[in-house]
Amino acid sequence: MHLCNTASLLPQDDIEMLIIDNEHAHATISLFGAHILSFTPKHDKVQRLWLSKNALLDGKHPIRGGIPICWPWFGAHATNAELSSHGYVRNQNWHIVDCQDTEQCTKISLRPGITTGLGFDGQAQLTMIITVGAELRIQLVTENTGDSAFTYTGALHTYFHVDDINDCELTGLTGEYLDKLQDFKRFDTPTPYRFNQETDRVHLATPKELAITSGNHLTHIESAGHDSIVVWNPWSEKSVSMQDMEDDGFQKMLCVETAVTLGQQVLPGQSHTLEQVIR
Ligand SMILES: O=P(O)(O)OC[C@H]1O[C@@H](O)[C@H](O)[C@@H](O)[C@@H]1O
Repeated sequence: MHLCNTASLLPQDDIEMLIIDNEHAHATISLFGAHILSFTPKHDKVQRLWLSKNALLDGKHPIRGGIPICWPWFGAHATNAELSSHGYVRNQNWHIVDCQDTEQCTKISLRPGITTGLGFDGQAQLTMIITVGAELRIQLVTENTGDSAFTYTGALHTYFHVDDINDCELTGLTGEYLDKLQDFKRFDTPTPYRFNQETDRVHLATPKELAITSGNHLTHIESAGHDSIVVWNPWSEKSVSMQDMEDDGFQKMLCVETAVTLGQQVLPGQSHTLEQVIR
């Protein structure tokens, strides 16, 4: 695969890292999981993503932070509790199928080796298209290459960097959410939406635009193709219990996930795109 001028491959620990450095931004993408680890636009030099200092970069375990891809299921598998959380593409190697650069951006397409596995028997081709420019565009395209329809769930499970979780606000969400910490009971979205405890919520509203205010920074998030927005912060006790998260890591991150939690059917010959844009 010939890489374009603004992309280079660099081994780090046990993973091949794709470094994108163009006129507009710097980004790092792990080929293990097609997992974006960092994105810094050059116009303000503010890192938009959070990556755990204790993230395991061993090419075996999912990476804590950045943008994990959850597919072909989100969270626990619907019928088999033994299967790994969030599916099986975040812990396999992906390969680059295309790399192009223009004056505005660098565009990379990646595919995983395996798309059919225990827990999902759909015949699918999965392509992650990452466009790095003044904004970061992530498109996860699920194509049905078989003869029968399948349904998948998934998410672009983005860990956003915040200066201080106690002093940040999420705007753009309204309506009810299902609280995963309280047996999926329904509650109204708080206004203002701020954080002072463990949070694990599935919002069934599908606003196109959200924003995180943190210190003097505003991060814009655009979503498409989703049926939910998931908001997650493990807070202190859970952070301490997680091997790949530093004890106070929760203070610097907020997951706002563009997700399909109800299920998206894809008919033979058709495709579905889950998209998130960050700026
Ligand atoms: O530890 P994992 O598998 O990466 O998942 C992290 C979190 O991901 C969120 O999307 C889920 O709603 C949480 O329930 C989960 O704890």
